[in-house]
Amino acid sequence: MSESVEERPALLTASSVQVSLGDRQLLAQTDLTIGADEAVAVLGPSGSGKTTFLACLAGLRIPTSGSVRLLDRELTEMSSTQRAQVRLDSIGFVFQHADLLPELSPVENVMLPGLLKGGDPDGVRADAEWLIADLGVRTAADTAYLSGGEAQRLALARALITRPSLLLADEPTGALDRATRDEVLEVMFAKIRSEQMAAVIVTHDEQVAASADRTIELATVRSVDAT
Ligand SMILES: Nc1ncnc2c1ncn2[C@@H]1O[C@H](COP(=O)(O)OP(=O)(O)OP(=O)(O)O)[C@@H](O)[C@H]1O
Repeated sequence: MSESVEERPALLTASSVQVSLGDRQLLAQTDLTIGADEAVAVLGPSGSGKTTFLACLAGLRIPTSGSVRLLDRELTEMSSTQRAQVRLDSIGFVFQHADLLPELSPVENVMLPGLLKGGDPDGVRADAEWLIADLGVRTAADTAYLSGGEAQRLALARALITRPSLLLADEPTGALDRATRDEVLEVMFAKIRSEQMAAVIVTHDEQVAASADRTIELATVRSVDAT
């Protein structure tokens, strides 16, 4: 059993985050504090701002008001270049659709963030091959021919190659059938736990939410313990 958030430094603290869109206020001063090995699911009705919240946590979007601290650094006060560096150093992303580059082979897709981070190409390739095998992807020669589940596992490998402290996932199983969803969920949470990463996972899926340590619901902004 891991110790509680209160007993250890937070990896990520979002405080009173709000985004104004004309006369609409998204996120209603949302708060979220997560520890270094905690997985939190973000639920909420369509349009409640889940993707927008994730973008704020990643420094892709600066909230109209509120604060986002990652590894004790305030993202809202950084330049876009500094925020891009924080993302490369510390954050891995998984989206609803794997968004792989079909021009690149599966291994090259996974290598990309590692190379951008300045890794030695031979070392990055070996690590990419290891991650791909570890996540159970049977590497097809052509990225375009991967199944939905394989593509999503590959996207997870791509997110993990930089060994991020924080994994951000937006509907990572939203495009998969139930059986494939269960397989992807299993490898994703196994990795989150074995790598002792923090994760924030936007989802509509109660099964995904139940796999997380905790759930927050936007709109009502209340904390609900997953069972
Ligand atoms: N840059 C923007 N300009 C105008 N409206 C925006 C912008 N970004 C987001 N929105 C609006 O903010 C609202 C919240 O969008 P968001 O994608 O964050 O919701 P969501 O909860 O993730 O929705 P879903 O579950 O359908 O994916 C939507 O009404 C969207 O159209």
